[in-house]
Amino acid sequence: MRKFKMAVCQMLVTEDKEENLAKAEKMIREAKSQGAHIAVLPEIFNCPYSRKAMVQAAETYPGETTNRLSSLAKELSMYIVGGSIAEKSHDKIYNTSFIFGPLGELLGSHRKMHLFDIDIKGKITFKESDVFEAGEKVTVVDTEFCKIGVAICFDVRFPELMRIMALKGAEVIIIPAAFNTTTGPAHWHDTIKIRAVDNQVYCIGASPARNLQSNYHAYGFSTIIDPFGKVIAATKEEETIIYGEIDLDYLEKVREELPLLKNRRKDLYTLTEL
Ligand SMILES: NC(=O)CC(=O)C(=O)O
Repeated sequence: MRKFKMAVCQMLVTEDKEENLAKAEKMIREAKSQGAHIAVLPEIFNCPYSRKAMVQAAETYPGETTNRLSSLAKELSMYIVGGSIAEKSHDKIYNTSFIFGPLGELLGSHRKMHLFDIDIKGKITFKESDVFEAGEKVTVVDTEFCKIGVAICFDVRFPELMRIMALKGAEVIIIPAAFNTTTGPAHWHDTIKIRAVDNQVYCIGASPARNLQSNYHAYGFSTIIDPFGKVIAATKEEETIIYGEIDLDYLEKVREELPLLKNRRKDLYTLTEL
């Protein structure tokens, strides 16, 4: 199929894990009823984005959250990009996205590679590395439609990673994320857009809705951008689902008419994955 429908569930994440899981399920069911083939959840969707909550909610794989996503993907016969959760593995915790196919099978998982350690004076200080270990591999999964790259939030700021995914054949790049009210207005829209334009991919940013009851105020503004940089779906802060059609023939046309990937000067520079 050269066209398919993507749904981004911008869900309001609360302190209640069960409520979050039930909400994610409800939104995915709604996305399916609207004809979506792929549903995407935001970064850290089963608990608040705080050190204490993430440590408490951490689960091994397979575990409660991933079992529920897998069963739902199978029941609805759809793809689910499971935002991310705190994944416990041996004595470490990772910020991990689990991606399920329509048989409920695990297609891949991405552990956030770049941890969000920032200190913008008077605005926001956050040190993800207090909780998480960094992942070490680039994630591109095969689907019946195309290859899809998955990276998490701060990862999107590293253009080399996005380019490597495109070079590995990704035509869609999905970014479960939780930008905030300082960096979001400054960088979110432009960053997602330029990753789409540079790599001539559909780029999807999936944020939680903004929850003013929580300590971390997610930016929201989930969006789907096409390979020419056009916003095909977008929202603001509130809880909602946005939908967009992914058209792989259009992507091919953009790549033919404006041949960026083909015209790289590989004789002069290279990008290696260590
Ligand atoms: N939360 C993140 O990982 C990244 C973010 O908010 C930003 O890059 O800004």
